Amino acid sequence: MEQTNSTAHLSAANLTMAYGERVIQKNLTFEVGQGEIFIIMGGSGCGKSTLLRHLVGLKEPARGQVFHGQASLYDVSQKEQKNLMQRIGILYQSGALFSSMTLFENVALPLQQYTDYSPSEIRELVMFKLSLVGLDGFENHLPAEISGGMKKRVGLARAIALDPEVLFFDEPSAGLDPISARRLDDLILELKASLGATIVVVTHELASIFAIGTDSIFLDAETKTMIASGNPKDLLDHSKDSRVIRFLTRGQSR
Ligand SMILES: Nc1ncnc2c1ncn2[C@@H]1O[C@H](COP(=O)(O)OP(=O)(O)OP(=O)(O)O)[C@@H](O)[C@H]1O
Repeated sequence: MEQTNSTAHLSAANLTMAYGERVIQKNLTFEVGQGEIFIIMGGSGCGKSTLLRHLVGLKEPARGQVFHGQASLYDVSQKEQKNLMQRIGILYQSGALFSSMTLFENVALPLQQYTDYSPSEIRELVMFKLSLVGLDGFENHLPAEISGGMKKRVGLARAIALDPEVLFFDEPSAGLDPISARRLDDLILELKASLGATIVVVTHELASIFAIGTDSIFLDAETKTMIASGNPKDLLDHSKDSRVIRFLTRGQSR
């Protein structure tokens, strides 16, 4: 098995992603360092969500490898892969809540599925996670009874239920008004500070990219590979690539 940098929480080595014969991105090599907020950015359709699916064990690479720590995610046994999956949390675009279950039940689900905690231990943990995302007192509500921003926060409480080492967000601010999006960014920063988790975010929201990103890769749809990486603010200040600058300045030239 190939070895990779031991301080990287997550990495990709010569990753090529395809649907059937259609290559979406090729030769992606990058590392996500511990404690980073790592942004996967690029224009519509370049393959950001597809990359996320590869990183979380949902889609096997056409070529190359994904590492969680030292383990090559698609080469280890199914049992080992399941163990690795329990160390990550995912927040999907819509929050992906079960509509017939209360917020409490939604957050309790991974704890019931993956741990042997007693009902009272689970109750204590769920109430704690709901309070971390500012939803104390809403545990008996159904998803239909709360706003879009609150749904995302419940999704977040569920994603952190098992105290993940790495948290993945797919377009977290999609569908939120600018103020709710800003609040979600603040919450992501707070959670990073309190959980010490590494965070990977797919987004093309510039405000979020600059507010929370500490590292990034930029995927280009035309060349089908990554054309830049680094702290987004540094890329804005120093990148010589007009495609990257156009994206980071919303089409304005410098
Ligand atoms: N399940 C699938 N089967 C076949 N092609 C797919 C599938 N999912 C995505 N694609 C194609 O792969 C390409 C990349 O899609 P993806 O959703 O990863 O891009 P994205 O950068 O996340 O886009 P957006 O910013 O618009 O959400 C697109 O051309 C899309 O049509």
